[in-house]
Amino acid sequence: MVPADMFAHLGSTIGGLMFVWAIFQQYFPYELRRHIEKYSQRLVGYVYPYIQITFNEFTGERLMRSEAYSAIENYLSSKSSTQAKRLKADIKNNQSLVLSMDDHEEVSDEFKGVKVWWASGKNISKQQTFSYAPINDEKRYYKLNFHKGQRELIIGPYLTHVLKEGKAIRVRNRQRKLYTNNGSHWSHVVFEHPATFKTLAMEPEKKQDIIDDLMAFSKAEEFYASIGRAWKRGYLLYGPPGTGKSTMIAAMANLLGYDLYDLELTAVKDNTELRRLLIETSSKSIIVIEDIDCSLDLTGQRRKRKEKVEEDEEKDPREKLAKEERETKPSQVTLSGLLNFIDGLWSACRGERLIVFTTNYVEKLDAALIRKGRMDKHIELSYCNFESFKVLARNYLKLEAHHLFPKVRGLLEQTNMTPADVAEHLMPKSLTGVAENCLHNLIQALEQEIENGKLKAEEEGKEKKSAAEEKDQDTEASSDRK
Ligand SMILES: Nc1ncnc2c1ncn2[C@@H]1O[C@H](COP(=O)(O)OP(=O)(O)OP(=O)(O)O)[C@@H](O)[C@H]1O
Ligand SMILES: [Mg+2]
Repeated sequence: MVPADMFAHLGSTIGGLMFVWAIFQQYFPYELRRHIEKYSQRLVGYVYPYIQITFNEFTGERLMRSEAYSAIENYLSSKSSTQAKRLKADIKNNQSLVLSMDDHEEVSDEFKGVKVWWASGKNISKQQTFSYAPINDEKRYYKLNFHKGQRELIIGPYLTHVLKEGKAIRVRNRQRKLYTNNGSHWSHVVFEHPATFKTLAMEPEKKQDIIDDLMAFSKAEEFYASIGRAWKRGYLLYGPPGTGKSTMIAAMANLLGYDLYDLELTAVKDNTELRRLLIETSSKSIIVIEDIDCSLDLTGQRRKRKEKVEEDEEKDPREKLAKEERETKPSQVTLSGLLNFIDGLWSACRGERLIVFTTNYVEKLDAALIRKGRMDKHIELSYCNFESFKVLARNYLKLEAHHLFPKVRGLLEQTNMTPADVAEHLMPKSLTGVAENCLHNLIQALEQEIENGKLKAEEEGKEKKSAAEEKDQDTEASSDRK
C-alpha cells in the first residue's frame, strides 16, 4: 500500500470508530453505559498488568503546589538530562542551570533491580475564573507506571526514596540566606560567601575531623531520634582575632547547604524576644552568636553606653532624656535565658540546627555555657603554622612547593602570626604579581615580627629588672632605718 493510501485508510477507520463512540454515548442508556465502562476497565485490568500513580502539581482546595510533585521534579532532573529527548531548561537561584523533562516525555528508573517508568504531562483546565491576576490553568502531573507484582516495593521504599532524594537535591540547589536580627525581627540577604573547607587554612587532620563531624550530624536524623535527643549540635570556635572563625562558619554553611542566622545578642531586648527569634529560625540552619563573651557582658555594655550619653551633654534636654532612656536600657538577655533556650525549647522545633558560638577569650566564658552536651565540640583556631601556610600559598599563589618554603617554615615557628596577616602578605600586589615577590614580602614581615618580639621581650626584661632593683633599694632603705 502506498503511504498516502495507508493514511487515508487509517483516517477513515478512526472516523468510523469515532462515529460508533458518538452513537454509543448518545443512544445507550446511562446506566448501561456505565456498567459497560466499568467492566471494560476491569477487563483491561486483568490483561494489562501495570499500575499507574498520578502526582499532580497542584493539590488541595487552595491549590498549593504539591511537595511531592516538586520533589519528583528534582529527583527526575538528573535522569531526564540523560534520557529524555525534549528538555526544559531553567536557571534557578541565579546560578545553576536546571534541566527537567518537557511535557509528554518519558524516562525510566531502576530500583533494586525493578524497572519503573515516569511520564510527564499536563491538563489544560477549562475552568473560568474572574481575576485580575493572570491565571495559569495548565496543570502538570507526573505519572508513575510499574508492574503490579512490584506494588509493595514501589509504593513503600521506592517512593520514600524518591521523595527523600528529591528533597535533598532541592536543599543542595536552593539559594541560601544570611539572616540578621535588627531588634526583634530577622531580615535577610542572599548568602554567597565563597569560603570552603578546601580554602580554609588549618591542619588537614583537624579539618577532616570537623568535616566528618558535620557530615555525620547532617545524616543522623534517625540516630538522634533513637536516642531521644533533639537534632541539634553546638560548636564553640575560639582563638585570637583573624584566625578564621567567621570564615569557618561560612565554610560550614557552604558544606551543609544551611542558612545562616547571625544573632546579635546585644540587640535583643529580653529572654522572651530571644526565644521568639530562635523559634522563627528555619530548619537546616546555623545559628551564630559571635563574640559570646562580649554579648553576655551586659554590665560592661551598660557602662559604655552611659559614658557615651555623657559625651553629648549640650543637646536638647528632652531629646537627651529619651536617648538616654533608650541607650541605657540594657539588653535583659541573661546567661540562664540563653542556656534554657539551648537545652529546653530547642527540642520543640523540628529539623536540624547547629548553634555556633565564637570568642577570642575562651577562659572568660562561664563554665555552664561551654560544658559538654551544651557545646558538643570545641574547636581552637590558632596562629598560622606551616600546614596552614601551605593551604594559603595554594589559594593565593597556586604554589604547591617553593625553595623559600623551608625558610618560611623556620620563621613561622619562631613567631605568632595569624592566618589573616599571612594571607594579607601573600596577596599579590598587582595582577601580574610574581609568587616569589609575595613570599619575600611575607618573609620580611615575619622577620620584622620576630625582631619586634625580641625588642619587646628585652624591654619587658629591663622593666622587670629595674622594678626589682627599686624593690631591693626600698627594702635596704627600710632595714637601714630600722
Ligand atoms: N584559617 C584561615 N584560612 C583562610 N583564610 C583565613 C583564615 N583565617 C583568616 N583568614 C582570612 O582572614 C580574614 C579574617 O578572618 P576571620 O574573619 O575569619 O577571622 P576571625 O577569627 O573571625 O576574627 P575575629 O575574632 O576578629 O572575628 C578572612 O577574610 C580570611 O580571608
Ligand atoms: Mg569573626
